[in-house]
Amino acid sequence: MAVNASAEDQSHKAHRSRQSGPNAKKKSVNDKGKKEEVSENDRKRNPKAFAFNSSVKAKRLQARSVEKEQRRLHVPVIDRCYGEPAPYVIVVQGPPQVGKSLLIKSLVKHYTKHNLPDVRGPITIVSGKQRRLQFVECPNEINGMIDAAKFADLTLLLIDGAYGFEMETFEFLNILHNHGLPKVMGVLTHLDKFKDAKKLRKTKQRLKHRFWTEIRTGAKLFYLSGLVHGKYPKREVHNLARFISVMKFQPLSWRTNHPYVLVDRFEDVTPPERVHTNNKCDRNITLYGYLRGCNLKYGTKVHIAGVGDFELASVTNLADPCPLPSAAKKKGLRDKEKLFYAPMSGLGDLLYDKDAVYININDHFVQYSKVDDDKDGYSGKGKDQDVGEVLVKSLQSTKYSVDEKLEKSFISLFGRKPDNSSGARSDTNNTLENSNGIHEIESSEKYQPGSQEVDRLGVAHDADDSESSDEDDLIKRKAKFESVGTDEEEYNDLLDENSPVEDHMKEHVEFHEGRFRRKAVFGNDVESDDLMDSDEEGNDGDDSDINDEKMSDYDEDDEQDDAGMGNTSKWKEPLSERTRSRQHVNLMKLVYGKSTDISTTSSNEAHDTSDEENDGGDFFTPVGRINKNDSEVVDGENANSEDCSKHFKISNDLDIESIRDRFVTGDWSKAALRNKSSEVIENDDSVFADFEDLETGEKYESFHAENTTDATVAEDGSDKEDEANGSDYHDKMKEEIEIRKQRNKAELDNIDEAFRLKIEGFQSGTYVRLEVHGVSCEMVEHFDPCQPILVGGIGPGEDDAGYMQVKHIFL
Ligand SMILES: Nc1nc2c(ncn2[C@@H]2O[C@H](COP(=O)(O)OP(=O)(O)OP(=O)(O)O)[C@@H](O)[C@H]2O)c(=O)[nH]1
Repeated sequence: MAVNASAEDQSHKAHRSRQSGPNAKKKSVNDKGKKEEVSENDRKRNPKAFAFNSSVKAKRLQARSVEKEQRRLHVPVIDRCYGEPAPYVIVVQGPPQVGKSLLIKSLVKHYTKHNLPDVRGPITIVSGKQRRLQFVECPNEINGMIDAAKFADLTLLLIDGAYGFEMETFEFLNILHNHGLPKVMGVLTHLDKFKDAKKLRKTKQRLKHRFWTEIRTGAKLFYLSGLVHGKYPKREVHNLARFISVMKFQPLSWRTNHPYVLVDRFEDVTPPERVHTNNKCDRNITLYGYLRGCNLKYGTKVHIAGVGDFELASVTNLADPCPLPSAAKKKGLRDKEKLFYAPMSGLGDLLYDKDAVYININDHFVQYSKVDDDKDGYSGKGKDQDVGEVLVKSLQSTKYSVDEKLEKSFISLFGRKPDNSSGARSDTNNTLENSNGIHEIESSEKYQPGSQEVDRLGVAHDADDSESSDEDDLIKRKAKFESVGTDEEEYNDLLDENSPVEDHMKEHVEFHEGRFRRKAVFGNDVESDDLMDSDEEGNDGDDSDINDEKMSDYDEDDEQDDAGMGNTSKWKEPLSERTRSRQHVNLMKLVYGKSTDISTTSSNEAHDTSDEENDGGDFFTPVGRINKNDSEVVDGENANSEDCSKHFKISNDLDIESIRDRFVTGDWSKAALRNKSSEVIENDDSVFADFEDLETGEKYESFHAENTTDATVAEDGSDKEDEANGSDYHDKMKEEIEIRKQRNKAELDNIDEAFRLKIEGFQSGTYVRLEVHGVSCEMVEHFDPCQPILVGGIGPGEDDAGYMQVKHIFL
C-alpha cells in the first residue's frame, strides 16, 4: 500500500520530444498519410534535394524501371470469348516413370479432394471462382508431343532430379519453341533418392541453372522432395497449385485465330449393322470438348490431327459438364462446388449425352445373383425360372464381350480356319491389344519402350533375365528406329546432324534401373562447385522453403545476371541459321514475281527493280514501300521491309550504334531526333487516313492526330513522361478493344439465338459435340484415351492450296 502511494506521489518527468535528427521529423507527423503528404510536398518544393547523387545509379534505376514497364506491356490481344472462357490446358510432360500421373493425381486431389483412379484423357477441374483447368498427360512419343505443344497453355516439365535431364525434355522443348512457346514450368521429382543433403543442394543448383539456360533466366523450377503415403507432400503440391491458379496466360496469335477442340470424350456412332457387314467400313464418330481459340462458324471444315480433313456433319452446343460456380458466392469454393469432369478417366456418376444419360454404378454396389446359379445352373430346367431371368444370368457369367467373341470366332466356309488370322493377330501392335482391353492395366505404359521392362524386371531380377530383356529392348528400339526408315546408328547421326543441340548436348542411351533411358549429357555443364559459390543465397533451407522463397523472389530471379550461362540456349542458334538458309525458296517470289521480293529484301534492291515491274504490281505494293523514298532518314535501311528479321545485314558500326540506341541501355537523346524524323512519315495520311465504314455509316477518325500531339508533348517533356505516354497509349488501346467488344456483345445480344449462331458461330468456351462422318476405321480401332485427340478448324482458304516444307529424314 505504501509502495502504491509513493508510486502515485512520484512526479514523472514530461516526455520531451526530439528537436533534431530523423526522429524529430517522424514524430512531427502522426499518421502515415500525412507523412507521405509532407514528403511529397518536400519533393515538390525542393526537387533537387531528392535527386540522385550518382548519375550512374540514376541511369541504372531508370533503365530498370523502364525495363519493368516494358515487360508489363503486351500488345493487347482481342479476346473473342464472350462467356466463360474454356479451361486452361496444363500439359504434364516428362520422360517415362518420372511421376506425371502422380503429379496430376496429387493436383486433382488438392483441388477437388477426390482420388483419381487413372489418368486417361483430359481431366477438367474447377480451380477457383473464375478459373478452370484441364490436365493432360503428354504421351511419350513424337506425335503426341506435337499435338500437346499445340494446345498447351502451360507445360509442367517433369525432370527426374536423381537422374538428371533426359532427351524427352529437350525434344519437347524444341517442339514447343516451334509452336510459339506457351508458359513452361519445371518440376524436379525423385529428390528423396539423395541421401546426402549437400549433394542434393548442388544437384538442384546445377539443374536449375541448366533449366534457366534452356528456357530463360528465372524460369520457375519446383522441387518435389519425395513421397508421403505414395503422394507428393501436400504443402509442395499446394504451392505449385497456387502458382498455377494465379498464372496469367498470354494467348498465342495462331490459336486465337483458329477454333480448336481438345477432345475429352469420344464415341463411335456408326450404325451397328454397317459395322457388322463390314468392320473396316468408314465410321461416324462424335467428339466432345471445349471450343477454344475463336468461334466455330457453320460450314467450317476441321482437321483431326493424325487423321485428316473432314466436313462437320453436325455441331451441337451442350450444357457445360464442369461449369464455373455462380459468381454470387463471396469467398472461395464450397466443397460441393469443387467440380471435376474426366469421362475418359471414369470419373463422375452421371454422363449426359445428346440423347442418353449413362449411370455409372460402382462395382461394390452391384449384387450379383451367382449363388443361385450354383444350385440350379442356368440350363433353363428349373420350373420357376423364366426365359428372361435365364438370359440375364447367362450374361453375368459371360467371360468375353461380344466384340471379343466376334473377333475370335470365324465362319468356316471351306471347313478350315485360315492360319494367317492368328498371324495377323500376333502382328497387331500393342495399341490394338490395348484397345481390346487385353492389356488394359499396362495402358499407361505402352508408349515407353522401357517401362514395360520395369515391371517385368521388377518381378524377376536375375541377371539372365535382365540380359534377355536388354536384348529384347535393343531389338525393339532398333525396330522402332527402323520403322521410321533408319537404324539406330544413323538415327543418332541424324540427331547429331539435325538436332539443334549438336554442339552442346549429346544423347547417351544407358540401361538404368531396369530400363533404357536417354540421358542428356552437356559438354559445357557448369561445375557444381562454381554454382555453389555463385548461388548460395537463401537456398540452404528445405525444399518447401525454396518454393516459398521463389514465389516471393520472382523479380529477383528475373534480374539475375546470366553471366556466362546466357538466358538463351546455344542450341537454339542453329535454328535461326537454318531459317536463314531456307531463304532460297520464297513463295511470294514464286507467286508475285520479283517485285514482291523487294518487300522482304533490302531497299537497295527495291531501287534496282525496273519501273515497268512496279507499274504492273502496283496493286500489291506494300505500304512500307510507299514511304521508302521519303523515309531515308530513318535508321536502318531495312526498317520498312516487310520482315526485317531476315536478311538484315548490319553493314557498319554506325548501324550497330543506331540499333543499340533503340534499347534502354542506349543513348535516348537520339530517340527524340528519331521521333521528329518519323513524324514526317507518321503524318502521311495515305498510311493512317480517316475512313468510313460503308456498312454502318460510321466515321473513324485517325487517332493518329492525337498520337502525334502526344508525341510532341513527349518530346518536350522528360523521358518519364514519354514512358507514361507509352503506357497511356497502351491502356487506351486496351480500352478501345474492350469498348468494341462490349458494342459487339450488345449488338449480338439483341439477335435471337438461332440467327446469332448462324452469323457468329459457336462461341469459344462452349462445350460442343462434333459429329464427323467417314472417318477411317483405324481411328476407332486404335483409339486410346491416353493419346489426346486435337481437332482444329480450317479457316477459309486454308485448305485451298497447301504449301508444306518438310524435312526428309527417311532412308
Ligand atoms: N521415390 C520417389 N518415387 C516417385 C517420385 N515420383 C514418382 N515416383 C514413383 O515413380 C513411379 C512412376 O510414377 P508415375 O506417376 O506412374 O510416372 P509417369 O511419369 O506417369 O509414368 P508413365 O506414365 O509410365 O510415363 C511410381 O511408382 C511413383 O510412386 C518421387 O518423387 N520419389
